[in-house]
Amino acid sequence: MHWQTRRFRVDLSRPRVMGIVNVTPDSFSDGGSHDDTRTAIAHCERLVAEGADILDIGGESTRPGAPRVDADMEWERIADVLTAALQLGVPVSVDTCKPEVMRRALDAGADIINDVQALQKPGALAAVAGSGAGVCLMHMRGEPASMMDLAVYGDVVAEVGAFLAQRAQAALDSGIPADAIALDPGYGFAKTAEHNLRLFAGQQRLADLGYPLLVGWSRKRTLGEITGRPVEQRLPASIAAALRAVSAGANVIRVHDVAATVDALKVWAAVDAAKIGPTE
Ligand SMILES: Nc1nc2ncc(COP(=O)(O)OP(=O)(O)O)nc2c(=O)[nH]1
Repeated sequence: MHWQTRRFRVDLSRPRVMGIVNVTPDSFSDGGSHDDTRTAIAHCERLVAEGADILDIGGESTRPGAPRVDADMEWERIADVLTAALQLGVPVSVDTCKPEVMRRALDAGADIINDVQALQKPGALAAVAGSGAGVCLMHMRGEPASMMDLAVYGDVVAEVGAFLAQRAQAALDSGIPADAIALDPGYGFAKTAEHNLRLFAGQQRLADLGYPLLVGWSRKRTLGEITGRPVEQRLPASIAAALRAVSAGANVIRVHDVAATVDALKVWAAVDAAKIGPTE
């Protein structure tokens, strides 16, 4: 399996690590850590040096209750960071749900559009179609400010799966090639901890839809509810979730802590490589 992005065909025969670069003052776990251009570019360089296969640059927090940021402000935050990141030799994704930011990012050369709203906004599909970019279509409901009010499901795995299948079809219908599409369950978006864990338990059914699966558990609230740890102490839980996600069909793991995740996946891969036959 592979993920076709604008400049790179990402080989998914092994799990890939997507490093998060939040150029925001208010992201739930690293807001303000690198929210000016210079420190954000340095963060991109550090994540690539740590082994990130992909960078994901975002200019607007999507945490529950996050205030909206207008397109000009969002673009102003990430524009120069994107330009610099595109020189680092890895695919660069822009995390946005606004078509006008998508268009600017694609004009600037972005390899991937990562849309937590799965290209639902008017003009989003048209902005990406024909660009040659990869897309990540994630499940959520409503807007970050309201999404937790919409966390009501009869069968969360079936409902998320049906949504993702429908959004993939909409992307195909707009001319986006099948191998450019990745899907994402959207852990932590319009879902309670119980929904997140039930969805995680059924994640393989989402992988069985036949598209690359991108997963983001890194430092998220449900991990804190399970462990009792504050956001700055959730690395062990994030690593555990990353490995469990890989065991349930995830192809790309979206993380803040790249070096630690790369090491964990190296151990995972070493055991896989040691398999010399079905009976061993
Ligand atoms: N595809 C995808 N994109 C995402 N973007 C943001 C966040 C939230 O994490 P973070 O970017 O660290 O926080 P914030 O949205 O507050 O900047 N999670 C996902 C995710 O799980 N999947």
